[in-house]
Amino acid sequence: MVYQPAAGARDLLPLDVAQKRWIEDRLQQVFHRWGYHRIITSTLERMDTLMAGEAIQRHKVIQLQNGQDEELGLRPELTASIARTVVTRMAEATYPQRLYYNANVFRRNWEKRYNQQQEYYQAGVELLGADGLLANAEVLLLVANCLEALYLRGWQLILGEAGITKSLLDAFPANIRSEVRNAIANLDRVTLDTLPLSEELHQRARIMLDLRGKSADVLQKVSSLNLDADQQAAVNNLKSLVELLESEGKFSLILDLSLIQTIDYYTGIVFEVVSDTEGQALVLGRGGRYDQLLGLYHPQGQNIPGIGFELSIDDLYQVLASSQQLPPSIPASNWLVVPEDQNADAAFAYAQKLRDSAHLVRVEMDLGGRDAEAIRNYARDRSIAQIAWINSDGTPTIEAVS
Ligand SMILES: N[C@@H](Cc1c[nH]c[nH+]1)C(=O)O
Repeated sequence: MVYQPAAGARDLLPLDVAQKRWIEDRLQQVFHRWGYHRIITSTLERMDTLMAGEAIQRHKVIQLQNGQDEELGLRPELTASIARTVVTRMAEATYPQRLYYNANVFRRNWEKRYNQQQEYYQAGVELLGADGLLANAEVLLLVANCLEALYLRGWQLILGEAGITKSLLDAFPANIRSEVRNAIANLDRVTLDTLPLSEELHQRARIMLDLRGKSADVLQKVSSLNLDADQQAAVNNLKSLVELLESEGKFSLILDLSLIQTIDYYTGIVFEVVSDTEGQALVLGRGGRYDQLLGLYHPQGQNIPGIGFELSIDDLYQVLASSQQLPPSIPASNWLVVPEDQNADAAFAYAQKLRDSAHLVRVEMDLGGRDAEAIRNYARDRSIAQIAWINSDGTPTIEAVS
């Protein structure tokens, strides 16, 4: 019998882990420099937590049978779990809270292959208890800093506003709104043209489809849609954010008011980081503002604003793998300690002395059963720089491996 991993599950071997760690360490350093603290939530959650009201569809979640009346699932993302934790377990917390995570998530993937389960890795942040221009700008500048720390070039930020998009959709009759929404989300002009809408609404739908491109053009087009006061205020906020970001000069920015995320808890800006290397667009991360999510979990229903993003470690890996930034091999040991004449205790003691002598030193023991030539070959093979032969009197003879 051959044991296989479950469909869609992957094993990461030491080199995969070293490369993944390289990405994660760099991201973590950036999160720390911006004052974010790590949070670890449970991989398992109750289904009602995971679904965040109706924001995440049940069929996307891998559910578990636990035989009791609690319905459990594997987290498909972390924002809902963090929202639950903060309002229930950190009731005394003061705001803003700056939290980050680095974790695996599980999604049932219906698109690629029928009912295939998948495990992914995400790193991300949530900035809680702050709304307004500066909080939005912080999170987007943090995204840019993360990508900079990974030496990633050729990416674009697609920026939308869920609140504006939603209120523009409100003009469509309720029975057909979700079809309009889907057609716009998928840039599907053909379907849009066949929907039973008045000429005026057809016109509106077409304009909505075109609300994507250079920020100045999009902001001008959206203003032609007869906005009410709230919509106009949201557009003005978006304009201030775009101006601030563009003055920082870190962004290739595309404004897209037809951007609709599959997760439906967003209430304000939404965004995607897209890499356009080799003509293939890959979404490396996504996020947005959710000002009504924490209220779902809060014991008194109090709303606390939030904004965050996730970066997909798997997709970053895919883009970085071709750019020679990732470590090409697992780190070699610095020392091989060889006990001569069965002098194991002196050898273990010497090896420990070496380990304690420097911060990042790797020391391995030779476990016996091969002659000096085989030991040297092994060291060469594994790129180990030095061998310490421990003599019978406990003294070492150091040999540089050539
Ligand atoms: N949790 C979202 C990303 C996000 C973080 N914060 C806000 N949005 C996702 O996995 O798509």
